[in-house]
Amino acid sequence: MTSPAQNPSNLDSALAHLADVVDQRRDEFKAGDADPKTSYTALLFSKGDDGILKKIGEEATEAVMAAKDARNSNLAPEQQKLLVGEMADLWFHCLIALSQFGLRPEDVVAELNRRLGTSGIEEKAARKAANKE
Ligand SMILES: N=c1c2ncn([C@@H]3O[C@H](COP(=O)(O)OP(=O)(O)OP(=O)(O)O)[C@@H](O)[C@H]3O)c2ncn1[C@@H]1O[C@H](COP(=O)(O)O)[C@@H](O)[C@H]1O
Repeated sequence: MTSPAQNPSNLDSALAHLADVVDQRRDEFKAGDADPKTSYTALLFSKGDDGILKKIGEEATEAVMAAKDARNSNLAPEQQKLLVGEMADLWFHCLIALSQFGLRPEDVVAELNRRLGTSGIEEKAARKAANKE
């Protein structure tokens, strides 16, 4: 599997490029220029909010099942490969959902960057304290 230290800017640009493709398909679909019979992305946009969100649930479940299989196989390479495939499906469908709601992967990356260095435990405790006020 790939090293976690591999150039992160490649990840940014890959996600941004795919989001550009998805946004373009969304706009083409709205304009009647993308056919759900030939474009899977257009097919998803034709299903609207509920269809897109349902698909994320399905893909998340498939990723969980692939992860369990990978663990049960002691991280056998072929199971790892299947897990990567399911995670890719999940990420792709998340990009569709972001596009549907007028958002970009850059928004999610910015939020993750904002959180960098903030312990999740501390953040949760601060949130609970703020909610009590
Ligand atoms: N990255 C993806 C991508 N990842 C996954 N998928 C599709 O996501 C689907 C995954 O769904 P499932 O696992 O549920 O399988 P399924 O059998 O298709 O679905 P169901 O029958 O269960 O509904 C598959 O049909 C995949 O082909 C993707 N479809 C498209 N893209 C990208 O989007 C671009 C535009 O695609 P089109 O709009 O189809 O031209 C492509 O060039 C790719 O770059």
